[in-house]
Amino acid sequence: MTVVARKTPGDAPLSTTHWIAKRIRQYFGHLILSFLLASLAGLIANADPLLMRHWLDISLPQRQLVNSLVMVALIALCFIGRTAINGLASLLGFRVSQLLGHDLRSELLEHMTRLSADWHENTLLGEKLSRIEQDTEQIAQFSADALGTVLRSLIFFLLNLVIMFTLSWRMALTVLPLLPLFFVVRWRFRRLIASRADRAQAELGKASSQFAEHLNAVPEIQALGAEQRCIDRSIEVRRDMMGAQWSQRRAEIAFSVAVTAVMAFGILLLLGLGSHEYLEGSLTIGTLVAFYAYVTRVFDPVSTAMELYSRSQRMMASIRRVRDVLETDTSVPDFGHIDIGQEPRLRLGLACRDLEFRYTSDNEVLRQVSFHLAPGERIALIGESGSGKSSLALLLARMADPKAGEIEFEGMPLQDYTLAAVRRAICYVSQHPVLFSGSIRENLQYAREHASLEEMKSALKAAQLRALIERLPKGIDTLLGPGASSLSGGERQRLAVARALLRESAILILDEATSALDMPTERRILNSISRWNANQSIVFISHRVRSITWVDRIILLDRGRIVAEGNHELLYRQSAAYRRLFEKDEGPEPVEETAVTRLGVLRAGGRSNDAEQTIAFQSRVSSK
Ligand SMILES: Nc1ncnc2c1ncn2[C@@H]1O[C@H](COP(=O)(O)OP(=O)(O)OP(=O)(O)O)[C@@H](O)[C@H]1O
Repeated sequence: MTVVARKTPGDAPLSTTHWIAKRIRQYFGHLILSFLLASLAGLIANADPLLMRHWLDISLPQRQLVNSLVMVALIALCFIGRTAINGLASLLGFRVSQLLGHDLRSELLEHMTRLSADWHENTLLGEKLSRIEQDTEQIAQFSADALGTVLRSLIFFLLNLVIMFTLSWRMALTVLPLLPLFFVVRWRFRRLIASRADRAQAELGKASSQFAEHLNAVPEIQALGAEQRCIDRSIEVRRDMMGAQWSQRRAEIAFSVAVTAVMAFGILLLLGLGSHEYLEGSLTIGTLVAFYAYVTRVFDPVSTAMELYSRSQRMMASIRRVRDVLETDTSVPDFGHIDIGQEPRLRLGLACRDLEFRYTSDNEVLRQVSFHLAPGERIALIGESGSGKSSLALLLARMADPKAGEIEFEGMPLQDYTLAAVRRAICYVSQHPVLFSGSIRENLQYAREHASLEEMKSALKAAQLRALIERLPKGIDTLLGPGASSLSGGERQRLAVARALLRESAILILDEATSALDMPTERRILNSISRWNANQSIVFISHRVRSITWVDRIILLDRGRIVAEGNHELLYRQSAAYRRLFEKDEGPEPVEETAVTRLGVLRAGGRSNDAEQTIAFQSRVSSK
């Protein structure tokens, strides 16, 4: 055992500005360059009304042909130069947005991967995906151009004002009173747009979740004949999302219309006054045209700010959703400081003392559970459905923490170990294991990256998969397809068991991990698992009491309490509850198959039944 540096809980939450500034800090150089280029493009764009004025007031009236051509060429150059430089600036902005999006996605993925099982169980896949895809995109795009746009808008707004005052201070003064009006409009719309943006983002997350759940469950939906109901439900959720986006867009457009009305009023005043001054001879036509161009442009930064404002509300909603995840602490904190070697061996075992556990405040799932698991011991947790077996397994594997009581591993509290050490020492296999879409070899390598071919083959043999591998044309390198859909339910379970065996953990927990198999195959597997590593302690959870009568000790749970404990013979003699469970579990059961496992078998071309190779099971108890 070694002691590693203790991790501490996260820092105090940052303000939104700090939060985003911290993430864009490293791209500041790119952003400044992009800002400078865009500003240069803006300056060039600002020059053309003055060129136009010169052309209209001097070159044309004085019939200066060369000067006129130069002016026209300069105006054309302004357009080309502005477009090219703007292109460069936007390319740089795009790069920053890509990099920032990538950073945020990686940060989210890393955090989500560390969050505990309860968070994942309670959060729909689509919700997770929409945060990783849409919210990060929104934040990245906005952050990459917001600062530059705000600065540029401010600079050009001031520059335009100066030019306008120089051209005609009287007309310029007609524009200024409109600014406070703009801010009043903006203030009135602020909360409305923010709440609609929040709702639209939440509905988008719900709709993505619904689609993900629907598409993931198509075989089950077909088997239940519930296609139309599910399609209607998914479309309904999508409609709600469209409704939320529609009302968000309406609020944004109402905001734009209100602000545009303010601008139109300004232009009206200006054209009226301009006409008057022109007719009086105090203003040339060139100055009037140039002034009009600057007036529409003085509102440009205001419109940009307005658009930016709507986008900022959407971004704030996205930031809140991303931070919600990033600031969610795992319910299984990794503050431990004890490490264990690569192939941990038990000396003292694992002890549970007075464990209490509940998922919500009103459901006591485990009460005063105490027992000890010795090195190399095989125990079985049994009990009626809902008695708390899986919940206890989750605590033992530290996928959840008890509300009271303590679990000790090798004499030290389990929470004092790093999570990586716990995962290395205790391996948990569930009834519905997840297999990945690569080959069988790649799936095994998730347990031990550098496992040799021999090691993999013997784990596959122990999980009774050797015959299957030999039949497959590419053997261990056969690709399994998405979710290992080319395997039957039982084969998937056996592959998951082989993967767990390869991990060589000190404790192996099999939570109904062989439930899809017929009893003889299950017995054979349990037999070879128990011989795999004499020092490994194993916790079996099974509904089939008859297949685990050979274990060293059976623990019977009833409504979250241990009500009986001992080997089969003892319990059979002394516990009526055990006898009842044992008698209920009559003889070999048919292979448990869901619609999906049946589909898996059909897809794989109907392989031989597990029951074909029945071999008499030598129980550890009977051989003693
Ligand atoms: N995620 C959860 N949230 C709330 N309650 C839960 C959750 N998971 C399980 N429970 C409840 O906890 C109790 C114990 O469940 P658990 O899955 O541990 O029982 P079990 O003995 O393994 O059942 P089974 O044999 O049917 O798998 C049950 O009443 C169950 O409804």
